Amino acid sequence: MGVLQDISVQLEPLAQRFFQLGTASQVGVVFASAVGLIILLNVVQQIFFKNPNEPPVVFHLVPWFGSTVTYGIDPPKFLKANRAKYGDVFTFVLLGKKTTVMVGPQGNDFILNGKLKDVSAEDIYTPLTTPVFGKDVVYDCPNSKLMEQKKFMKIALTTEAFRSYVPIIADEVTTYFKKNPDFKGRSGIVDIPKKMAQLTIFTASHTLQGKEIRDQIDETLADLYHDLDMGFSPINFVLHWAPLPWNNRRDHAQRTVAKIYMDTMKSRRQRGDDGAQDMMRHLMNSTYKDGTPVPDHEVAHMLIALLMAGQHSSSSTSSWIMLRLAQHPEIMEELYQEQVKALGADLPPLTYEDLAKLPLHANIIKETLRLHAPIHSVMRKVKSPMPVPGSNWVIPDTHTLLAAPVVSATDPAYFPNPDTWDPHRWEAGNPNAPTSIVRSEEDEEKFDYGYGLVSKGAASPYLPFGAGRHRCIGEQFANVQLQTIVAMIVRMFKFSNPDGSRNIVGTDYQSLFSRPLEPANIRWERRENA
Ligand code: HEM
Repeated sequence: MGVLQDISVQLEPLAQRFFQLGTASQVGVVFASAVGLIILLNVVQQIFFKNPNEPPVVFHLVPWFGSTVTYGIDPPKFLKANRAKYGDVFTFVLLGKKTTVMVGPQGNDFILNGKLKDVSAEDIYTPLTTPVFGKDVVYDCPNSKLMEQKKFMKIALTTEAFRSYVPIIADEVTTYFKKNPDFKGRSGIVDIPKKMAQLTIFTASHTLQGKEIRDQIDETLADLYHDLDMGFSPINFVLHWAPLPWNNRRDHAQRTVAKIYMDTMKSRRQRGDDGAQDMMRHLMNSTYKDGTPVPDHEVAHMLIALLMAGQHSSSSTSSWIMLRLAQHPEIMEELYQEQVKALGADLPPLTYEDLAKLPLHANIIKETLRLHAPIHSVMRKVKSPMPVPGSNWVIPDTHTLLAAPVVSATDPAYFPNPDTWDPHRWEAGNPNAPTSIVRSEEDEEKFDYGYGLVSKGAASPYLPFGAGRHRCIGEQFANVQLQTIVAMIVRMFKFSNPDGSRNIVGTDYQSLFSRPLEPANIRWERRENA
C-alpha cells in the first residue's frame, strides 16, 4: 500500500504534464510517451519482479537517476529513512549505479573490512582523485603500493614530530588572530568556516610541508589549491574527463603545485638536511620494499593528497567545534578553566605533553565528530559476488557498497539522546555515555595491512576515521592540530551565537565532504587578558 501511494503521489504531476501535451508537437508527444513508458516499465519491474536474492531496492521512478536527488540533499536523512523502511541492508540507484547500503556496526565491518578480492576503493575514487593528486599515488596504483605509501606517511607522524608541531600551530593561531582584520577590537561577528579553512591550511602546510611551502600559501598556493578543490565536486564522478573550465584549471593547478614541490625538494637537497620534522623531508628519504627510492613526482603527489585529505576534514570539524562552542558558551568557559587548572593561571606556551592533560578538549573533538563526521558515505566497488551473512542475499559485482558510520553514531541504541551534543558523554558514568558495545581502540583486535597495526574492529558504531586497510593515517595529526587550535582560541576568545540563541546551522552536503551551511556566523568577544 505504501509503495502504491508513493507511485501515485510521484506519478500525478507527470500525468498532468503528459495531458498538457495535447497542444504540443507530435515529436513532443512521442518523446513524452517514451519517457512515460520507461518510467512505467521501471515501476512494474520494481513491484512485480523483485529479485529475492538481492537486498530490497529503494522505490524510484526514473531509471539511472534513481534516488540521486533525495540522497544528495541530505544523505544521513535519506539513509535513516530508508533503513526504517527496508532494514539495515538495502540498495538505491545513485547516478546509474546500484548502491547497496549496509548500516550499523555489522555493515561497517562487512564493508570496511571487506577482502581485497571482494571490494575496491580505487575503482570508485580514482576518477576524482587522480587528476587532483597526480599519477602513481593513492588510488592510481595497486593497493599494495598504497599500503607502503601510507606506511611512509604514518611513520613520519612521530611523537617527536608532534612535539615540534604544537608550538608551530600555536604560533600560527596567535599570529592569525592578531593580523586578521575581522578580529580587530574587542568583539565582532564573523562567518567562522572561512576562518577555519585558512587556519587549517596554514597550520597543516607549515607542519607537514615546511616553512618554505607555508610562506607560499599566502601568495600563489591558496588559489591553486582552490582550483584543485574544484576537481572534488561530486559532478566529477561523471564528468572528471570533460574539458570544462574548472577541469582545465584543476589540471593546470595540479601541474603547477607538483612543480613547486619538486623544485623545493631540489633546492632542499642542494642545501643539505636542516633537521626539520616535516613530511616532505621524510618522504624524500623513503624507499619502497623493492629498494626503489620514492621518486620526486610521487613525493609531490603524496603531499598534495595529504594536504587535501586533511584540509576538508579538519577544517569542517574545527568549524563545527567553534559553532558548537558558540551554541554552548558554558562549555567554552569549562575548557578555559580546564587549561587554568591543568597548566596554571598564567597559561604558559602550549606543549604536546600538555594536550594529554586536557581531556575535555579531546572530548569536544570526539563528540563533534560523532555528530558531524565530514565523510558521511564511504564507498567501495564490489569485485566479486558477496553473500550477506544471515540472509539469502548476494551482492553482485555490478554494485557499489556504501558504509555510513554516521548512521550508527547517531543511533539511540548506542548513544542515549543521540542528537544532543554533549562532550561529557565520553566521561565514565555520564547518563549519556555510549553503551558498552562502543569499545575503546585499545580493546579492539589489531591488524597490520602494511602500514602498521590498526584496530580491525569495524564492528563499532563510532568510526569517524574509518577502519580496515583504508583507515585514516591522519587521526593523530588531526587531533593534535584540532586540540591545539581549540586550546589557543579558548585562551583568546569567548564565543556565542549572534542572536544569543542555542541554535545551530544546518549541514551542507553539496561537496564530497559535509560542512556547515554558510553563512555560519558566531559572535566573538576577546577575553580581558587577551
Ligand atoms: C578530522 C579529521 C579527519 C577525518 C574525520 C578523517 C576521516 C577519514 C576517513 C573516514 C578515512 C577512510 C576513507 C575510506 O575508507 O574510504 C580516511 C582516510 C585517510 N585519511 Fe583521513 N581524516 C581526517 C584527517 C586526515 C588528515 C589530517 C590526514 C593527513 C595528514 C588524513 C589522511 C588520510 C589518508 C592518507 C587516508 C587513507 C585513504 C585510503 O587508504 O584509502 N586524514 N580519513
